[in-house]
Amino acid sequence: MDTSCNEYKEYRECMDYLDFSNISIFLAYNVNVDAIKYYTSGKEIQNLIERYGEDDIIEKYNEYPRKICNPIDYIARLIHAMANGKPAEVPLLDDENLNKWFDNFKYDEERMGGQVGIIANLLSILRTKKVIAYSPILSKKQAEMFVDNDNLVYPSVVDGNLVLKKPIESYKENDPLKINRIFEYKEGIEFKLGDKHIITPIANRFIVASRPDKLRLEIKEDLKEKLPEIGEQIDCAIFSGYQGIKEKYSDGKTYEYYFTKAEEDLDLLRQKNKKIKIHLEFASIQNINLRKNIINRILPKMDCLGMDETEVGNLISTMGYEELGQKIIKDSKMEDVVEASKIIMETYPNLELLQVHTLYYILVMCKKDNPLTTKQLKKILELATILAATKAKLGEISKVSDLLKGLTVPHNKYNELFKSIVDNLQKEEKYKNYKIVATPSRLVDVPKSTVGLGDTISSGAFVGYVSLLKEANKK
Ligand SMILES: Nc1ncnc2c1ncn2[C@@H]1O[C@H](COP(=O)(O)O)[C@@H](O)[C@H]1O
Ligand SMILES: O=P(O)(O)OC[C@H]1O[C@](O)(COP(=O)(O)O)[C@@H](O)[C@@H]1O
Ligand SMILES: [Mg+2]
Repeated sequence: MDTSCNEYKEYRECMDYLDFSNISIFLAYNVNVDAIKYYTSGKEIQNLIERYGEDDIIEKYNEYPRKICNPIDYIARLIHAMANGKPAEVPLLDDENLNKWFDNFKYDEERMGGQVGIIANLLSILRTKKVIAYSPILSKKQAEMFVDNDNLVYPSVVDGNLVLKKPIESYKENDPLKINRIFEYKEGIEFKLGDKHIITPIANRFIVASRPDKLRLEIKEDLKEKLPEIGEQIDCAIFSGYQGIKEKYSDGKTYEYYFTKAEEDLDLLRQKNKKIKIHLEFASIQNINLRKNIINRILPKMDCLGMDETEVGNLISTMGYEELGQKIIKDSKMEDVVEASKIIMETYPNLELLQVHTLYYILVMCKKDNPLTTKQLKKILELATILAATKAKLGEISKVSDLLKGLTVPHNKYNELFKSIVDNLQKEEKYKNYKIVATPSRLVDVPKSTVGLGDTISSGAFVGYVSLLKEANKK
C-alpha cells in the first residue's frame, strides 16, 4: 500500500487511538452460534405467506407477538422487521418441533455470535492486553469459534485455583450448544401482505434467539468466588445477555433468582478493585417485566451503557416516557435521542458514559467534567464507525489491517447536519452540564451482513474510552 496516501495517514492516526494494549477486560455472559440466512429476494417471503395463510399472518402481524411459538409468529415478526428496517430480536419457545422447523431453512453460514463471543474475538484481534471471556456453557464447537490467540482466555477453577486458559483448552464435552437463527435481508426486497406493498428500506437483521431451559445466565459457584480475584486483574468489563433470562424455569427457579445472582456478580467483581469501569450492552428485550428488571436492578450498577435506536426507545418507554420512546423508534431523531439520554443519565447518576448507535449516527453523552476532551471522544466514535464499516463490508474483522477497508467507506451525507444539531443542542441551557459528541456512520450500501455491528461499535468505543481514561489519569 502507498504509505503516503491520505487513507494510510488516517489509518495510522486511527491506530494511535486504537492502542488497547494497556487494557484487560472481563466479558460475561452470552455466547452462541449465529446460523445466518440471507434473504435476497421477496419471493421466499411471498412463498412463506402463501404457505402459512395470509389472513392468519395479518392477524399475528397486528397482534405483534413478543415470543415465537409457531411459524406464523416468526413470519409476522420477520415482516414487521423487514417493513421497518429496524434491528429486532425475538426469543424462540424452547420446543423441539419448532426447532426442527427452523432447522429446515438452508443457512448460508455459521459464525461466532452473542455479545461476549463477538466482542471477545474482536478485542483479541485488536490486541487488547487480556480478554477474559465467560459464558456458563462452552461446548467444543463453540470453543473452536473463538480466535486462538494468547490474549483471549476462559476462566475456570481447578483444584480451588483460578485458571485462565484458551477457550479451546477449556470446553466441556457435555455442554450444550446454543444456536440463534439470524435472518439478514437486503435493501429493496419487495413483497405483498394483504394490501401492504412492502419494500425493505435498508439492509438489517432479524434475530430468532433460542432460550434453552438448560442454559442459566449465571456464574457458577466455584468461579463466582474468584470474581474478586478476576476484578484485581482487569481495568473494565462488559456485561450482556440479560435478555436471555427467562421468567420461569422447569425446576421452579425464576428471573428473580437470576437477577439477584447477577447483582452479586457485579458487586463481587468490584469488591477488591473499585476502579473497574463496567459497561452494559443493552439488547432487544421483548418481555417488559424482564426489561424492567434489567433497568431497575442492573442499570444502577453500571458505569457505561450502549444501545441501538430501538433499544433506547424501548428503554425510555419502559421508564415511563412512552411518547418519546415511540418517536425515537420511528424517526431516531438526534434531538430526541439526546433528550432520552439526559433523562437516563439523570435517573441513573452512576452512568458516566452513554452511547447510542443508530443507522446514521453514533452518539455519546457524558458529564461536563469528564476528563476526556470532546476531541478524544470524537476520535473514539470515529474508530467505532471504522470498525462497523469494516465488519459490514467483510462480515468479519480478522486482522487489524482489515480496518483499511472500513476507512474507504465515506461518512454518510448528513455530516454537516449532525454537526449543526450537536452544536445547537450543546448551547441549550438544559445540556450545559453535559458533553454531547456525535459522528455520522460510514454506511456500507450493500453490507455483507449486519449482525454484530452494534456489539462491535459498543466494545470499540467503550475500550477506547477506558484506555484513554487510563492514560489521562496517569498524568
Ligand atoms: N450497512 C452498514 N454499514 C455500516 N454500519 C452499519 C450498517 N448497518 C448498521 N450499521 C451500524 O451498526 C449498528 C447496528 O447496531 P445493532 O446493535 O446491531 O442494532 C447501527 O446502529 C449502525 O450504526
Ligand atoms: O440474546 P442472545 O440469545 O444472547 O443473542 C444475542 C444476539 O445478538 C448478537 O450478539 C448480535 O448483536 P448486535 O447485532 O446488536 O451486535 C448476535 O450475535 C446474537 O445472536
Ligand atoms: Mg446491539
